[in-house]
Formats: sequence, structure tokens, C-alpha cells
Amino acid sequence: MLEGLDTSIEKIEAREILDSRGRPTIEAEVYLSGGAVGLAQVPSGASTGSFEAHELRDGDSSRYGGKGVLKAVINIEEKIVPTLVGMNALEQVAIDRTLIDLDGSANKANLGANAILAVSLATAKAAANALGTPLYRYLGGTLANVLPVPLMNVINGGAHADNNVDIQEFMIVPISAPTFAEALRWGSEVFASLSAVLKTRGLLTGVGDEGGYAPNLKSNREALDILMTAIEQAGYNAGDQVALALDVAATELFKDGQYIYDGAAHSPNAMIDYLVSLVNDYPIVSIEDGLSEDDWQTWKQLTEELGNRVQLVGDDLFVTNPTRLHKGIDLGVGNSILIKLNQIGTLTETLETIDLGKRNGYTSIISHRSGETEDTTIADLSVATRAGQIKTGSLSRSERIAKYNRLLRIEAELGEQAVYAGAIGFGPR
Ligand SMILES: O=C(O)[C@@H](CO)OP(=O)(O)O
Ligand SMILES: [Mg+2]
Repeated sequence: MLEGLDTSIEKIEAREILDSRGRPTIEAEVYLSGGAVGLAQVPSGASTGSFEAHELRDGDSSRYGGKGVLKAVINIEEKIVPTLVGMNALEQVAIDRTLIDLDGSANKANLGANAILAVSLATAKAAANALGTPLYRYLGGTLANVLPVPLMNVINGGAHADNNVDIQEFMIVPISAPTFAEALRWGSEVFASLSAVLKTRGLLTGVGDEGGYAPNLKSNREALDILMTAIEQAGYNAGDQVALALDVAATELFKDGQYIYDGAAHSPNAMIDYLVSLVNDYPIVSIEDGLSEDDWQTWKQLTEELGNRVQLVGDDLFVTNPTRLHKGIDLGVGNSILIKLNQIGTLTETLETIDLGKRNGYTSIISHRSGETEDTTIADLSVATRAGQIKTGSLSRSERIAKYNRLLRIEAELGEQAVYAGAIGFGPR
């Protein structure tokens, strides 16, 4: 321990707060004896994978229409606090192992992954604050200087919007901008242009959960055509400058062995052909969850067909879980992993999963959830891990923009040291 720096945990406070859908989630504050404090808020998904760590909700609570999360707060107060008080916040691995052991289940169902993650992240933030170090540098060290390419979800469908669009996320990727700040400007210009294109076509410009527009459309291809027009009308080259990415969220489309989209049921092989045709016709650089979470065989085929042309990202498939990622590596499935802290529930396990991917040639995209908070930890995590990619929504809702603004601040703070991932080939392959 540094002289005069007391980083032992003195107390932890937990409370129920609201997420960006107005539903309850939790935050924790970790107080250290030396005076430093760390606050962390936990997000909540809508298109959650079945293999995610367990988000503990009351279920029978009458608060907020039965969607309270009070039990997770009580678990922090009654079980986590007595165990963690006195531990050294600088020993993140020990803290997280203690939390995992205290829970004792395979999927964090006893304490709740939300309860565990809030404390895990608040501890890291308190430690960084005690050292007077920004979180990205505390977690990443001196090489934490790469700003991620943003995958910006500008048309929302699926479980994130009430429109008729099947694919959950249509993203723009300002791949070849010179800096993160420029990339953000390109993205916001295309977003403004998209609004104009939708209005010209008489389509609605209301937004979905992640802040992208959510118009009713004739097909998934219509969304891609509209995006191509928006990119070009904003003055950018679609492909070289601003590419496209998808999160199909295909688990949500999978019923009785068939994929349901564009108003009809399709076989797994037809789904592969469909995705290949989209890659042939549009400058798509990344496809997330193109197939369902347990359709490993078709995933393998898809990887053989497209894996050397585009980034194939496992979200519901891998759920930030090293065991599931190991299986994917062994089978040759996918080449990229979506990273969501609350899918696995501790900072340490998240970092281990990213590392496992890296050692096996899998890229990582650090991701938000559809139900977010103003917490900006994922911005710091993306820089700390040199992941080179972040997925944090559109340009119209402040819980998303908070992450972009944090990245602007990090880029400014790094000054000459800052490097934009897109400029050094760290973005989507
Ligand atoms: O599917 C996804 O990738 C996420 C975030 O975009 O959505 P959700 O948080 O609803 O799982
Ligand atoms: Mg997803």
C-alpha cells in the first residue's frame, strides 16, 4: 500500500435507481477508509441471452409494476457488505473471487449478477479515484491510448422498438476517420442526414430503446438502402469511410428450427444465404448474432462462409462467458465477441474473457445494454483494453451520448498520445 493511502473498503451503499426505460436497476457506492469513493450503475438488457448471468429482480414486488430489484439491494447490504468491508480495493481479482464464492452458484443467481457487478465496478472506480488515476489508465496502464471505433445503432428494430423491422440493430461505422472526435462528427452528420431521408420518404423519426430511428419499413433491405442514401447525402463514401454493421439478434427470430423474418419462415441454410447476400450487396463489416444462441452447427457453417470477409460477433452466443467462448474457439465459430459486463457479472471475469478472445484472434466489442444508465464505465473499459470497438447506440439519447462524450474527454486528456483504432486497423476486420 502507498504511504498515506488507505484503500481498504470502509462501507458500501446500494440503492435502486431507474434505467433509460424507466425501469428499476441498481447502483452501488464503495467508500474507502482513505476517503476515496466509487459509484457504479448497472444496465439491463431486453434481448437477453438465456446463458447470461442472472439479473435478480423481485418478481413479486408491487413496486414499479412488479419489476423492482430490491432483493439485489438487500443482498448487497446484508451479505456483500459484511464480507467485503476491510478488504483492499486495489485487489480487484481477490474482491471479485470473494463475490463469486459468496454467491456460490454457476450463474450468480443467489446474490444476483446485478448486485455483484455494481460492487465489483464501484470498487474499481474507488481504487482508481484513490490513486488519482482515470479509470481507463487504472485498468489498462500506459498503453491505454486507443480510442474505439463506434458501431452506432441508428435504425432500431426487433425487441428494441415497436416497429415491424426484424433485424434489431442497423449500425453505421465511421471506420476511417482520423480521430475519435472526427468519427463522432461523421456519425452525427449521417444521423442528421438519415432523419432528412426518412422525412422525405414520409417515414417516422421516433426513436427506439437505443436512440436509433424506428420507422416501419417494407424489409430489412429497405433499412440498408436508406442508410446508404443517408451516408452519401451526408457527403461520405459508403464503405471506405462509413461502413455498415448489423446486430440481427437472431435468437429472437428463431422459432421451431426456423428463422422468421421479412414475413416468412426460413431454414438455417436459407438464413446463411440471406446474410451472404446482404454482405455481397452492402458494405457490411460486422454481423452480430446472425444466428440463434444455440445453433452452433449453423454458426460454424456461417463462419466458414463469411468468417474471412466480415466480423462475426457472438453476443447471445458467447454471453461474455469464457466457457462458451472456449467452445466457440474449439468449434471454429465466430471471430469476435460482444462484451457486456452484466452478462458475466464481475470486472475480473470480463477482462479474462476479453483476454481469452485476444489470445485466440477474436476481436472484442465493448457494449452497452438496451436499458442503460448515465454510467460511462464501458467507455473507459474500451480504451483500457485496446478493444478498438464500442457499441453504445445512437446520437439521440443522453445515456448513450454520455459514453461518446466520455470518449471525447479521454481523447482530449490523452492529447498527442491518443490513437483512433480505425486509423491503425484495430476496428472491425
Ligand atoms: O443485443 C444487444 O446487443 C444489446 C445491446 O445492443 O441489446 P440488449 O441489451 O437488449 O440485450
Ligand atoms: Mg446483440
